[in-house]
Amino acid sequence: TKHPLQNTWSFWFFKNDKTKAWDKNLLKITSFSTVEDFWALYNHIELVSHIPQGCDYCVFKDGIKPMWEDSANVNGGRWLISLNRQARTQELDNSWLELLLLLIGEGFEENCDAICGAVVNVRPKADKISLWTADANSKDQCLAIGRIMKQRLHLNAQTLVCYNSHAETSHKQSSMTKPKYTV
Ligand SMILES: CN(C)c1nc(=O)c2c([nH]1)N([C@@H]1O[C@H](COP(=O)(O)OP(=O)(O)O)[C@@H](O)[C@H]1O)CN2C
Repeated sequence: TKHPLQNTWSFWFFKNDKTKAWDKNLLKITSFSTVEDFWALYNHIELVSHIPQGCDYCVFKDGIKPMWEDSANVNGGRWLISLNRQARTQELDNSWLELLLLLIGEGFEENCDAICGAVVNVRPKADKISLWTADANSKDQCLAIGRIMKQRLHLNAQTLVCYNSHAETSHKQSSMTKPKYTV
């Protein structure tokens, strides 16, 4: 028998088609709830470092859409890691996989219920990996989650990991919104 995961997760793909509304480009591909089905999916799809710029992969708890507006996300935010150009070859794929294993392996200990999902954006200027959590105002919970994420992704100490609420990100006046928390 297959090894069940604590939660069922859904894999979404964002295809950058400028002729369509943003949410029309976000496609739910499949769901999985066992370790074996996770690996079957992971080994079946392209590595993040090989997908076109402008595209995203998202892995969210089943029932949560990878959108700010979803009721599970609306009061939350994200821990964001921006990876520079040369990191795409070495770090991007490894960091994304590490985060996925942390996610489906419920590695956030007593804060697993606050985890919504993870997103990786492949972009010309800098690739981004983010972990979405449910409550931007639970400072201790956010910091505990961020610390585990930074530690488990073996990021070099100078990599700054910042948290912004989706309310801030979605209404950003300037591109450099001041982070709510950093680890
Ligand atoms: C329901 N709805 C419209 C809506 N709901 C959303 O949840 C949502 C959006 N729109 N997003 C739109 O994509 C642009 C790029 O963000 P990016 O994160 O790809 O980052 P880049 O600027 O492409 O690096 C965002 O500026 C935003 O327009 C992003 N986003 C998460």
